[in-house]
Amino acid sequence: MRSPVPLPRLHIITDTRPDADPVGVVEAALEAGARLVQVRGEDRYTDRLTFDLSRTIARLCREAGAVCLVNDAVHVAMAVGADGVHLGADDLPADAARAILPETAIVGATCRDPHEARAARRVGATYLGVGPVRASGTKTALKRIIGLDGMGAVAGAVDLPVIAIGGLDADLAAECVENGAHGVAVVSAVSRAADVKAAVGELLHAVGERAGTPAGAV
Ligand SMILES: Cc1ncc(COP(=O)(O)OP(=O)(O)O)c(N)n1
Ligand SMILES: Cc1nc(C(=O)O)sc1CCOP(=O)(O)O
Ligand SMILES: [Mg+2]
Repeated sequence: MRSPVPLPRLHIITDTRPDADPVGVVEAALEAGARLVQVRGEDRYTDRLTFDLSRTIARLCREAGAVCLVNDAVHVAMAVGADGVHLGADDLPADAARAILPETAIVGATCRDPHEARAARRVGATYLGVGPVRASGTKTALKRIIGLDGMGAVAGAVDLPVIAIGGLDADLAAECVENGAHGVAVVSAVSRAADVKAAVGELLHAVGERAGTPAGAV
């Protein structure tokens, strides 16, 4: 794993639904200037499938000078030399992950309210993934939509970068940043776009990041 980098504002999360092309989409997104990819496998993904996809995407990210995070699977992140992990309520706690990851690892934590955000900060989260801002067609089991207001309340409660998530497009991404988010994470807005590179360009513009120039040190 490499030394800490500024946290990019646009997080591209892989789409591993059966009809998706996660590697092709990530290649195009990196060419368009995206500087962070989170590898996330669907529930059906075994450790081996997650490892194979993560190894490929970690290599693409290294070649592009981009950050690679692995969702949930701390051991896979370590095995492929990713830059860090994203962890939620069903995953290892951030401090337990930190105990086994390299010192410089990025550890993102999902938070849905200010109380969870303060707890994540105490256990060493680098950034907070906060949502769902809107209903998501990618993750349909989410029960409570927190909206822009809920996301903004978390952003105002802690001095950690907030990455908004859930049902976002470029217009909503800009609103998230106006409401206190450091940046946004998306699946469908990129993977389901007719033109992936154009979609990445619009999202980078919406979050105030020029292609390839992440802003805001962690
Ligand atoms: C940036 C970001 N925010 C939130 C999540 C969701 O993580 P989690 O709650 O652990 O759910 P799964 O993604 O594991 O289904 C995320 N992945 N990224
Ligand atoms: C993986 C994930 N986590 C969420 C949360 O709110 O915790 S929403 C989500 C899916 C995001 O996909 P899309 O951009 O297609 O809505
Ligand atoms: Mg998780």
